[in-house]
Amino acid sequence: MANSRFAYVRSFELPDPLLPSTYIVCRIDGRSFHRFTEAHGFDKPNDERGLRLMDRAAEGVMREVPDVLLAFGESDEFSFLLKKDSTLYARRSSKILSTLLSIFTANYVFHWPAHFPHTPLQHPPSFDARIVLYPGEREVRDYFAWRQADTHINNLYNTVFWALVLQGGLDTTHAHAELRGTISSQKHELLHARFGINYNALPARYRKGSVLVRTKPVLSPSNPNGEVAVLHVDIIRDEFWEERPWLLR
Ligand SMILES: Nc1nc2c(ncn2[C@@H]2O[C@H](COP(=O)(O)OP(=O)(O)OP(=O)(O)O)[C@@H](O)[C@H]2O)c(=O)[nH]1
Ligand SMILES: [Mg+2]
Repeated sequence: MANSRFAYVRSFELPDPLLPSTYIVCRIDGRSFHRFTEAHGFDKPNDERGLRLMDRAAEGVMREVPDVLLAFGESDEFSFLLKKDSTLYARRSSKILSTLLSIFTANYVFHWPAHFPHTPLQHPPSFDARIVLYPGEREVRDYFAWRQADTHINNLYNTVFWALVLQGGLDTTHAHAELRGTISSQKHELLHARFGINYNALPARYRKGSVLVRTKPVLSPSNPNGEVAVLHVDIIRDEFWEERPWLLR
């Protein structure tokens, strides 16, 4: 055999299987998106076009990877939940992670012009990813509750912060100082009293992030891609899961 002298190097490629019968969560996060969003003139604190593009990239992942049951996104991140008994790529960790990451990134770039028709890409966006395994339904539900709580905390802070800067004329140091130590109800009050903004009336996409679920599963060759819906709902609440018992079974 021509390659027999060299074939031993194959043995350096170690297997990296994920534990069986565990939920796989892959979280993708924009690399240096502070800089990327600045360079591309994103609206502050939320850019509708940018968030829709993230949703579109995540939809691309769900269309190509049937084992993804659900996705949740906010800001520059998206989490994908794979079914517990998934045998995708024999559960090889690096293969699953790199494939999801690559499909997501490629979709983000591919769909950029449709979302930012007047803003050419200044430099290539990139993302990192990690995989975390969860043993049961409780941990999976708590994982997504944790991410959505993060959405809420960050978005409330950023909404008041940018109102103070953009409408209130404060510099960023003073805006941070003004918010230091304030609790949630004080931020709501400040927004309302000073800027006439009712936080709860802001778009749900900003306040709750995006939840992607399948409305039609991948069933047959005539329906290879299924259909995906983007929802802006309280995934943090038990009702979300109780209304969709098939998600975690
Ligand atoms: N203006 C604007 N900025 C956004 C939006 N979404 C995300 N960002 C930016 O993206 C950042 C995401 O936070 P991080 O992931 O912690 O920061 P990062 O710069 O991406 O850094 P790394 O993830 O560590 O590489 C935010 O701090 C914002 O600066 C948006 O809709 N509008
Ligand atoms: Mg980031």
